[in-house]
Amino acid sequence: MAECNSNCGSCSVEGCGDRTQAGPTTIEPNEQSNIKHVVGVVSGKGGVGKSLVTSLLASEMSKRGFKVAILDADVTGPSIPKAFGIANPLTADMSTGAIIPAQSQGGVKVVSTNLMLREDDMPVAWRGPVVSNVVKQFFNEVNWGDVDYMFVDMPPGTSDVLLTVFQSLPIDGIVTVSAPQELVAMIVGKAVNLAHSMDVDVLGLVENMAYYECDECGKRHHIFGEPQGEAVAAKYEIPAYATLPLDPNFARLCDEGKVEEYDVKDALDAIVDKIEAAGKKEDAE
Ligand SMILES: Nc1ncnc2c1ncn2[C@@H]1O[C@H](COP(=O)(O)OP(=O)(O)OP(=O)(O)O)[C@@H](O)[C@H]1O
Repeated sequence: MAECNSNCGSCSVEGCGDRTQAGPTTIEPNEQSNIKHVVGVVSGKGGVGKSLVTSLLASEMSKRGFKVAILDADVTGPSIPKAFGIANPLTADMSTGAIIPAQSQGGVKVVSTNLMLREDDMPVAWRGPVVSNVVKQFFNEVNWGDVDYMFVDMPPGTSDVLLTVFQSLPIDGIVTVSAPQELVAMIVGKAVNLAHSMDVDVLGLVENMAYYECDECGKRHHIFGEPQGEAVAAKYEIPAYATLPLDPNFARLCDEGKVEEYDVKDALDAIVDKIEAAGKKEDAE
């Protein structure tokens, strides 16, 4: 076939006589869940602020009046519950056995392995395929109710969980997160290329810790080097780009479980607008 890339596992062309492996099958949410849109948040490298960006995007969409959820797919290093101040263990609906998501102060629904452990410092030493199955179960065995936008906080890197999410969840697109070091930008390229090779749209790039703004003189200092996200976004044809400052308030609010209280002003508008536009386009199709 003209469009064949010999990657049958990620190819969705139907009726191909040359197919050597099963193509991807998207899993459906259960009957109690109506999930309209799914957006992955991805970073090629750990510690660049992916969970923070997931939390802020979810909070911004919730402030815009949407019903929002976060599936914490960073199963072995989950940090979403803490950022939202959620500590109670998940409960189950006794009639169906389905897990009920926890809910933040602002109404964001959250499911995370850390809400299933007896103590939140217990390690989760699971192998990749187990983690991938847990992510699928979080998607289709949880009673999510009505959700306009579900954000999936991915583990860092281009691991098999990322492949599982790209292949199995009905994903609208991804937002990538980077920090301003050359190595990190190069690694963003890997995640973007993986998404492109699997026909997943890249909706935006957030360059985190792009600058530090002096509270006395207002001057912006590029502590980790000159931001390069704009050039990276142009290189990979990413349609929306935003920056976030290095701000001790982020770390403090995450530690205090009050991430929703952070006022990002209009810093993430370009990305949030793009997510909303992609959702509207999908609804219209
Ligand atoms: N812009 C920022 N300013 C200050 N602190 C930040 C900023 N971004 C992230 N942090 C802090 O850095 C730490 C790591 O952030 P976060 O957990 O979001 O990273 P991550 O990329 O999701 O990490 P991992 O790859 O391990 O999942 C957190 O304590 C967070 O509060």
